[in-house]
Amino acid sequence: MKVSGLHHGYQRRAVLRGIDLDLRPGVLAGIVGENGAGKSTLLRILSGELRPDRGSVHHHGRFGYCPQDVVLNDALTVRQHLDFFKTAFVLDDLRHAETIMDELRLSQYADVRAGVLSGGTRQKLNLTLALMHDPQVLLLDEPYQGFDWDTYQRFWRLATRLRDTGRSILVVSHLAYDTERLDEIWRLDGGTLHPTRRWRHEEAHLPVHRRRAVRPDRARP
Ligand SMILES: Nc1ncnc2c1ncn2[C@@H]1O[C@H](COP(=O)(O)OP(=O)(O)OP(=O)(O)O)[C@@H](O)[C@H]1O
Repeated sequence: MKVSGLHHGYQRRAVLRGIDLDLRPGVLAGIVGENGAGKSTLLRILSGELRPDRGSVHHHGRFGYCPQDVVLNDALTVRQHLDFFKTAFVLDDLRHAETIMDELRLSQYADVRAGVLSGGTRQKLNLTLALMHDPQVLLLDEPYQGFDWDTYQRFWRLATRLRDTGRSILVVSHLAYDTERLDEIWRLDGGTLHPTRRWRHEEAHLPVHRRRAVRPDRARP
């Protein structure tokens, strides 16, 4: 995914003031920033939900977008949501969805209506729906909100597995902890992205302790 010169504002208040980003296959990247910095605005533009005032977004293949606000139909069960999205995504089967559900421990709720699921379990379903068509580019807005510790760890194992099979993953969060799990980190501040750390691309597959970080002042968005 390649993003260049993105600008966006609301009622003349500029929120994004020139975003450039190159998200390569096999990279797990993060964007952090304070509440109101413009992270969700950026993801909504990257997903095509919002048209920017200026700039361009190019990506190849399927993408998956997990929005911050869970969008579910409370009257439908987990399984009914999957069937609905299977039709929408024109999938032959639900094998990939079932693998994700197992990894997140969601399978046991297959016949439960969304309206009675806990917040964290609703988020597991939200994430499964965003990933069930095996997208090449994954845009995840605060994907672990409401997760307990075990599920949080499971989320990162899932994200790492998908990264290792060549997917591009962009995680957006206002929390900047656990940054060692990310290959690249950007801080969104003042409407632009500031590189916090970027590993040498050829070392991205190595365990974190064996990588040499590129100095932020030499990294480019
Ligand atoms: N539809 C809208 N109309 C007007 N202003 C908006 C709209 N959406 C967002 N904003 C404003 O744009 C700014 C950036 O909002 P955004 O939701 O992108 O930030 P964020 O970094 O995702 O915040 P958070 O961490 O709280 O989710 C905020 O000041 C917000 O009030």
